[in-house]
Amino acid sequence: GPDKWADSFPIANGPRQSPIDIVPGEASYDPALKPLVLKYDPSTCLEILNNGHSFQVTFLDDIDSSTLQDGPILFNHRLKQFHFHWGASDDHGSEHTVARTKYPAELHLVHWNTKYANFGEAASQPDGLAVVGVFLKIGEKNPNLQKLIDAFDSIKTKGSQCSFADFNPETLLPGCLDYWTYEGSLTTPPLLESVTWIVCKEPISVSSEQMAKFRSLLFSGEGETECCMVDNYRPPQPLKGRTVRASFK
Ligand SMILES: NS(=O)(=O)c1ccc(C(=O)NCc2ccccc2F)cc1
Ligand SMILES: [Zn+2]
Repeated sequence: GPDKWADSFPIANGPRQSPIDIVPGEASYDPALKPLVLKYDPSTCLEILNNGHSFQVTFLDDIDSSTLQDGPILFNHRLKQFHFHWGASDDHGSEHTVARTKYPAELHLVHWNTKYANFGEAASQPDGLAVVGVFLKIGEKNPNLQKLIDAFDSIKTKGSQCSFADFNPETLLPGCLDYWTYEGSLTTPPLLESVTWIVCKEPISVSSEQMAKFRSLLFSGEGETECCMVDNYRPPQPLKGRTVRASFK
């Protein structure tokens, strides 16, 4: 787990690790920050898979069809995949926290800077990646999340995947795209310090029953002792003097 990662990945104790606790009162409003421009093409959605850490929806990223621009970033970024982190119960599960408040889950939309050749190259550069984080809050059943949940029977075990077409990740974004932004890292090994984090202030809804379905996925592979996929989040890391900027007053 996270407490052991520094043994193999010393960067785990680096200067720009993620996630962090976002303290709204200490974030500085930056009027120069632009609105996020997200343009996603549902036809570039390829598959949904259980990678043993989370479930992930992967996109075709060989052309500029699903992109993130503006916001705090200077270059065009392409969507590679999105995935989630969640807890064993509704009172925890997010990676970022807001004034120490934990949400039951957090969505990550992972994009790479097209000034680099591909995701792998970009992941090793300080300005290589941009991840949009969206909190999930218990409330109304979310019909857009339900489309993902309906595929879970096909991806129950580690390493399973199935084709998944015509899903528009835009349907998972909150109505208001106000955000906090800071320089950070991947939250799982190799913990590379290459991520511009863009965390939306407004959560999207998920029902408690839907969260229970997330917890029916397995960390374990087919034929292995069943191990429920829960608590796949890294706790907040030291800020180490970083500034968190807000796109809103
Ligand atoms: N939770 S998150 O911060 O959004 C996050 C996003 C992507 C990855 C990833 O792609 N790992 C594999 C990987 C890393 C580096 C190079 C190639 C890779 F496939 C890990 C964590
Ligand atoms: Zn993530």
